Amino acid sequence: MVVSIKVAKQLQHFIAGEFIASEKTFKNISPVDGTLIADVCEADAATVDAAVKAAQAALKGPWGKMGVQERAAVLHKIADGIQARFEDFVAAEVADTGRPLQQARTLDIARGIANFRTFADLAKTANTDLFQSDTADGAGALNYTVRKPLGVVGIISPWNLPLLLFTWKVAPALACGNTVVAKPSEESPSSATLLAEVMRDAGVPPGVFNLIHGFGGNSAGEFLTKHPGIDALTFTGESKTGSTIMKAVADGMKEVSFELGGKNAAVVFADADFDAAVAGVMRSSFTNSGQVCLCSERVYVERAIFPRFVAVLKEKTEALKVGYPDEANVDMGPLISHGHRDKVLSYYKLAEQEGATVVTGGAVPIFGDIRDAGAYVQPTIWTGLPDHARCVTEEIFGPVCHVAPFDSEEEVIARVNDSDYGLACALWTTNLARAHRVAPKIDAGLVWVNTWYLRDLRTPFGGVKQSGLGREGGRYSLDFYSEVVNICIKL
Ligand SMILES: NC(=O)c1ccc[n+]([C@@H]2O[C@H](COP(=O)([O-])OP(=O)(O)OC[C@H]3O[C@@H](n4cnc5c(N)ncnc54)[C@H](O)[C@@H]3O)[C@@H](O)[C@H]2O)c1
Ligand SMILES: O=C/C=C/C=C(\O)C(=O)O
Repeated sequence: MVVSIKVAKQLQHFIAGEFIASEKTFKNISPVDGTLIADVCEADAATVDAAVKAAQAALKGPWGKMGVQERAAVLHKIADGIQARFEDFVAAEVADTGRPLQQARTLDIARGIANFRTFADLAKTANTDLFQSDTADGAGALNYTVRKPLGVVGIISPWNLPLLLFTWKVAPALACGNTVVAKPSEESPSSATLLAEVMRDAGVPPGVFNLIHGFGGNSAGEFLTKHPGIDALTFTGESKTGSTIMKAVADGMKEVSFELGGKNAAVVFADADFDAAVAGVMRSSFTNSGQVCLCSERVYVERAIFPRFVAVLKEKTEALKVGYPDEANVDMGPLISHGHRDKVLSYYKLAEQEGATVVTGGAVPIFGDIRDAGAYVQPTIWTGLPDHARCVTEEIFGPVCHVAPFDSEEEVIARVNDSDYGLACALWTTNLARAHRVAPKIDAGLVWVNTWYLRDLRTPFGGVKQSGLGREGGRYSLDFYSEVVNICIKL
């Protein structure tokens, strides 16, 4: 039985404090069993324009005059609103994505609340700079900075962690006094629509938070990036989409923040805590059906423990429970859609053509029930591919990893860094000196040692190379979502 959702059967836009329908709609399909979840309105250029105009108008209303303490209180009210409807948000997220209920509760919705509370408190407590400057006449000068809102921030988010990643941008943007026009992924519209209800019920002034639904190119996403009325654009999604969006905003010289794709590595040294490393690689390969930008699709294991590591990883992978979201002890749900499953299965096929040894998986599980109409794939492990194989260089974004042996630190660092991406890496070693020696040499924005996806929301989050532009998190978000102005007073 799949969790029944409590959102409307038609998901609408939310503009100037009102839910607005549009004639054109698209279908939101369950990845668990292929049934219809809801019809979703698709915003045209006029709808996007109305949203941007509402956001511009709201800057001149009570929101634009609100102090940071009051603004922070509003963000806490939003967090309270999500908390009060926690199970509705869980149901919405699970309906769209098919993820295990437990994950939706402990990660997705919990982080939606944490994002609002974190940035409410950061905005209240963050300091800015002051420099006491010397001057030729000896009287001196004061140089201090102030943060001012950017204005209207365009937000475009992906489907893999829908509420988490949507609020990871909405919360700091509002905390800094901006207004927003936000578009969730067409694959995961439900929790963002619930959030609009929470915003309305929390008394967020009309036009401060505007929600539009639709696709990317030649749809709501593109209309938003090309709208002259947005002052900044923050985007999370595929690297190639980031490149397209960068071109779209270039003429208007808009500030951008991009959190993009990855082909992340896990590196297991022979001196690692073996059981912890196996458990860690299981998490970093198969969490959310491998649909996390930080997941490890490349695993390098020091040769001395390689055979044993692969054997134990195979055993643990074959013990994973793949099933319904609300099944007891389910470990993995489906992929987000049949379209995405086709992409992942094309890599499963390619791997065999490239000469991979399929240690386990590589196909579609047969349940013999309604889940066979869903978008499930088997968790999969490969070995034996060369480093330049497409399955070892291209982001697949599914429950799959390639495991390869290595012989030295220098070798493995070079192989990890030989990638167009640079988002995250997980190192497994009990040698502290090695951890501190290797971590800074990894070309990535995020390096975890003896853990994975441990998050402190005050830290910088983002990638290098094709994995992103800029950092968000903590004061990095405050700096991105503000104009930082320097004021110099001659004494
Ligand atoms: N670095 C990170 O923090 C991070 C986090 C999550 C996901 N991701 C990446 O996101 C990808 C998976 O998400 P996805 O499939 O939703 O990505 P995607 O790029 O296909 O879509 C992301 C969002 O962009 C919109 N979009 C698509 N084309 C657009 C265009 N031309 N103009 C404006 N908007 C457009 C989509 O409608 C969606 O809302 C993976 O590559 C993953 O690595 C990165
Ligand atoms: O899929 C990518 C996950 C991104 C996670 C975050 O941005 C976060 O945890 O704040």
